[in-house]
Amino acid sequence: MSLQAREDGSYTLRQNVGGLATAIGPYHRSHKDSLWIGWSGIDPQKYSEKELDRIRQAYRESRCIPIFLSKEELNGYYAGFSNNTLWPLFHDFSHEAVFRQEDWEMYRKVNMRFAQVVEPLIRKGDTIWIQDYHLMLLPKMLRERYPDASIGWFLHVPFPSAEIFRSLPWSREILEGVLGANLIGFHTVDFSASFLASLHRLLPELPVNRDGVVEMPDGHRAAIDAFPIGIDYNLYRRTAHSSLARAMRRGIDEVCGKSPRHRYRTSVTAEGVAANEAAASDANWWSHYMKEDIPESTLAKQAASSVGSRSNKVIVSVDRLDYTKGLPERLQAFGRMLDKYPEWVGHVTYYLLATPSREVVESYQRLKAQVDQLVGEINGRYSLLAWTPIHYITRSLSIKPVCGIYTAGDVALVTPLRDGMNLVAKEYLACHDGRDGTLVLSDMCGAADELTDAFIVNPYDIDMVCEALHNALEITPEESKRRNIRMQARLKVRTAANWCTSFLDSLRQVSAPGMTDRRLRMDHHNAIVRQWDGAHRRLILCDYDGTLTPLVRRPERAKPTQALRRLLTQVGSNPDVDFLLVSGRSHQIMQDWFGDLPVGLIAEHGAWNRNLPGSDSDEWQRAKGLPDSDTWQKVIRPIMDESATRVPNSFVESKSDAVAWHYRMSDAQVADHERQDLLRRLRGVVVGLGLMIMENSKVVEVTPVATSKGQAILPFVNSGDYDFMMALGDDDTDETMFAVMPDKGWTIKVGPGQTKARLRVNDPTAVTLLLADLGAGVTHDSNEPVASHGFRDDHTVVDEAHARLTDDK
Ligand SMILES: O=P(O)(O)OC[C@H]1O[C@H](O[C@H]2O[C@H](CO)[C@@H](O)[C@H](O)[C@H]2O)[C@H](O)[C@@H](O)[C@@H]1O
Repeated sequence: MSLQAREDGSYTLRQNVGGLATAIGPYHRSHKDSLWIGWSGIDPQKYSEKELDRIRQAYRESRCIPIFLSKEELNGYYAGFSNNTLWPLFHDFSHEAVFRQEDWEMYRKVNMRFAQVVEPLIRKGDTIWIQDYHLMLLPKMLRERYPDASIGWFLHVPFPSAEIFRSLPWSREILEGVLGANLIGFHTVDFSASFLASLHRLLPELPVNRDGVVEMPDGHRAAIDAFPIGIDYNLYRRTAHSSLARAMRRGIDEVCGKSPRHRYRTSVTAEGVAANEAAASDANWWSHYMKEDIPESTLAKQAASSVGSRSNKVIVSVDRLDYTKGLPERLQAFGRMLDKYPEWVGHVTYYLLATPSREVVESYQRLKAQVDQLVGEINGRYSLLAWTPIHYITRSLSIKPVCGIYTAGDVALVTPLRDGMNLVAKEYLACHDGRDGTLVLSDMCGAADELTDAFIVNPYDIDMVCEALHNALEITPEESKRRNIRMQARLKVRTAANWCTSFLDSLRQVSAPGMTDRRLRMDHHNAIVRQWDGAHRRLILCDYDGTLTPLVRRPERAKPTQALRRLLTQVGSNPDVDFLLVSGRSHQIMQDWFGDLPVGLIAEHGAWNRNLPGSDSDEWQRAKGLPDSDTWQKVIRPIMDESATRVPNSFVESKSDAVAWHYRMSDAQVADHERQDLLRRLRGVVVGLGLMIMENSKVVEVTPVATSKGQAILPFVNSGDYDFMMALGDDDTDETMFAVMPDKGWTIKVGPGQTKARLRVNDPTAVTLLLADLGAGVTHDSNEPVASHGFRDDHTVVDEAHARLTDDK
């Protein structure tokens, strides 16, 4: 928000267009119970008390609470610790980082000030979302005041490697500060991993489970996850069509000799140069474009006088003048391209918008001087009389002219040396919706994880950037459009508003009371062990992925560990135990991973089995009456392949009697969009082929009708042979097992979600602990915690479970 004085002495607020403001602003406006607390952006010493009251009032009208900071506080907290210590360190510029005790103290003091302002405003059940590296101590400060609060914290910049982070003298305090939150968010999984690595290194005493959830000594849990921020796609797409942006584009086309009328301007011949000079005089309106007060209609009229046509090329970039943005390296790459490919001299113009920032900081002054010098050198070296290679703009422009520059760019050169996300890359693509326009993008920013169809470069590699730039300029419009469509599809779904709601939804989920209560109900555990000990014949029906082993990104990486194989061998070798592994996995994989263990195997959701109780054959058996797999896979596989082509990082897995489309590694929203479409396409064909669709953990699978784990275990469950039965599973396919289990059997759901199971545990570790105890006959004192991942009551089953325990005693 920025403050504007009205003529009557009152103040009004204007919504900023920055990434965070556009992401959170709409949510704030549409939720009347939301409060936005932040630095006011003004020096209170310059205002009288009366004026400050009016300013507070203006903020209050927008449900904002301003915090006023003195010059001294701002110097130590903002310019000092935030921007001179954390900023360079987090962007891998540790040589620029300044470690000053007095800045740290001011940082702590200002974080405390935020806590004091927030404190009286908090009501029970409120959600508090803290933004960025300026407030890393605040989560803990608020947690101490409100142990049950739901607190989220999001980092908008990168999180550095543990090696860099630990050089910060106050690194432990910072980590502890952040860990006051229930949900800690980053732009990418790499940044989350770096944060976890720092935790392991600096706070090794804290237990972190495999899902990245930290168990804090005060009893709350801190989950760590990635939430890549998006843009307001429609805002940029719309603004690109505004009359000012269109005029800007035409103006730039004209100045760069892209319109036929002035194409001769860029000729490198002597005649061309003379003509250029003549033509330049009638284009002096251009010098006005920076003046945003010129009516749009005037600009549009002037621009409309030239006829658009494309011949020469324009490169654009839009940045804050910051050392993390890689401007000198980028300029060197541009200069090298003109050197190496002289055919571009006179034919490519670079619009470099670099808005000065943090001008009081010495490193920023040095950078400005360096960029000025490089621009001067390149322009001096290559300029023709009426062609200047670089148009260097060091003013701050509002969204319309910026979109004008984006739309004019045949190529956007976005090469930060380090960046949390980089929204410029996304904004550029939104402005090129339905058009060509090529992105050269640094692999050192979060956006590179998503915009995989860009020309991805190492921004430090000047030759690589030079080549990519040349190739991007040469690309055909068709190829450029083809790449853009894929990236734009993703950006349209993963918007700023979506980022906001998905973070808040996750925060709600992880801080729900059930999550913090998930500790250790050893009475359930002991009841199971006691019944096991008293039984004569026991049946265990156990799912594999997500139940015995955590879900991982690639299915082939879920191979059992030696420890798990030993455990299964131990339990399965007991002659009074029938241990059946009941999985959706292909029978070939089941054979490879478990074929040599003393356990029965049910594979492909029941289509295949081997070594089941009562069977006298050691061979794999295929269920009877299944349709011919080769025939139906010819129809289903291409349909699924289509989805795999459309969604990056998704793939199709073929089994003997099933085909599955996996999307765990893909962008969640893009995949979900495609998932719905795939389901629609499949629904049209499966019935006629005797097939059905199963939805599982990040997978859509097609299998023969009536194949289910429940169906497969039914003969054993109904045999009357067992006086102890237990089924364990984590997903919907396992619900079919729970559904056929008798009342006296134990059913255990692993992880969250709706279930028919009577008990629930948090994760596979709890399952392996239980199996180990069953093997060894171990019980525990009722209230003694055995591990951080024990049983917990599910709200829906708790009473039932208690009744059950009483019966057992
Ligand atoms: O019945 P299950 O033993 O739970 O097997 C179900 C599916 O497991 C595999 O996929 C799942 O686990 C993968 C590894 O953790 C994970 O990457 C994937 O997202 C999950 O869906 C297997 O690939 C499928 O064939 C099984 O149907």
